[in-house]
Amino acid sequence: MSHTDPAVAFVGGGNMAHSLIGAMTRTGTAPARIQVAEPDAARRAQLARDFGVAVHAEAVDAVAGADLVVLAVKPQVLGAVCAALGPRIAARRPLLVSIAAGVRIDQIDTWLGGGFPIVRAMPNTPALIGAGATGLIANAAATADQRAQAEALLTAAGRTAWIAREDLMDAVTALSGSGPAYFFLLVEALEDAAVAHGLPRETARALATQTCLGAGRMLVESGEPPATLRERVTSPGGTTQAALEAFAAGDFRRLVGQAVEAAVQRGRALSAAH
Ligand SMILES: NC(=O)C1=CN([C@@H]2O[C@H](COP(=O)(O)OP(=O)(O)OC[C@H]3O[C@@H](n4cnc5c(N)ncnc54)[C@H](OP(=O)(O)O)[C@@H]3O)[C@@H](O)[C@H]2O)C=CC1
Ligand SMILES: O=C(O)[C@@H]1CCC=N1
Repeated sequence: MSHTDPAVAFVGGGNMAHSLIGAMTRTGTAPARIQVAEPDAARRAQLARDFGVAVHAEAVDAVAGADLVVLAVKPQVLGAVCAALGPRIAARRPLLVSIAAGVRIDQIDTWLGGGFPIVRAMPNTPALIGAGATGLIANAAATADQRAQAEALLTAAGRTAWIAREDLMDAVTALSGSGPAYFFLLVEALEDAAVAHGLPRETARALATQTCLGAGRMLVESGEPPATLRERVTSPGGTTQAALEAFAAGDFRRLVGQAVEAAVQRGRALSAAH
């Protein structure tokens, strides 16, 4: 990003805001272009220390002069936050970028008072190291320039993909939003299994972690389908085949499908709760 970057305000300075601000400053956004509102004094101090951004206790103080406001609070408090914010930004109508899971654009617009340009984004925690994956969708009030601003902000944190319909955001949330936790769980389980077979925990964790990195990099860098990469590891009658048969006997794909379905349903329930 350049010095013509939009002035960005974050409302909520928790985990995801920390990740996104880290990505922005690493990729060249001047800290002076970023304001953050966060009620917790210790978190405010950490954001100021880590990134040199201006911090505020109140959202209204952070959004004054902002071109783009990132809504990075929990879904449960977003209604109250928007209702308080709407009248303060109604004259200028900056772009709102919400990263809240399960909250629809029309709900946010209603809470704000109506007629706001809004982009809904679903990032994930690897945004912290620039390896995030984010799904995006905009409403009709967002201009092409504003869509590009939202995309640039999230691209600083990794890959982005626009989706065609908002109801697909529940699938994005269940796939890439929650997805890092699925891979962490698999690494935990692999580590425990290897320890049960006698490997020291430190060695098991190091090998499981590096295997996860290696598999991930091969997926990204080879451009080959995951099935092809899997088949190349699987010698006929060998160890991998034996392991994959055990996964199949436990109906691993069905279990993964059920997990994603549960996350999709939870996203829908969160929307319905507002
Ligand atoms: N974690 C993840 O992997 C992902 C999360 N998300 C979404 O991102 C959003 C933020 O999640 P996450 O960062 O994990 O949550 P956090 O709880 O870490 O961050 C939210 C922050 O907002 C603060 N806050 C509460 N009320 C206000 C207010 N009125 N004004 C300003 N700040 C306020 C909270 O303070 P306090 O705790 O004191 O209330 C907290 O520090 C959620 O909506 C979530 O659905 C999206 C993608 C991935
Ligand atoms: O678990 C959650 O609800 C949030 C959204 C995606 C990742 N974390």
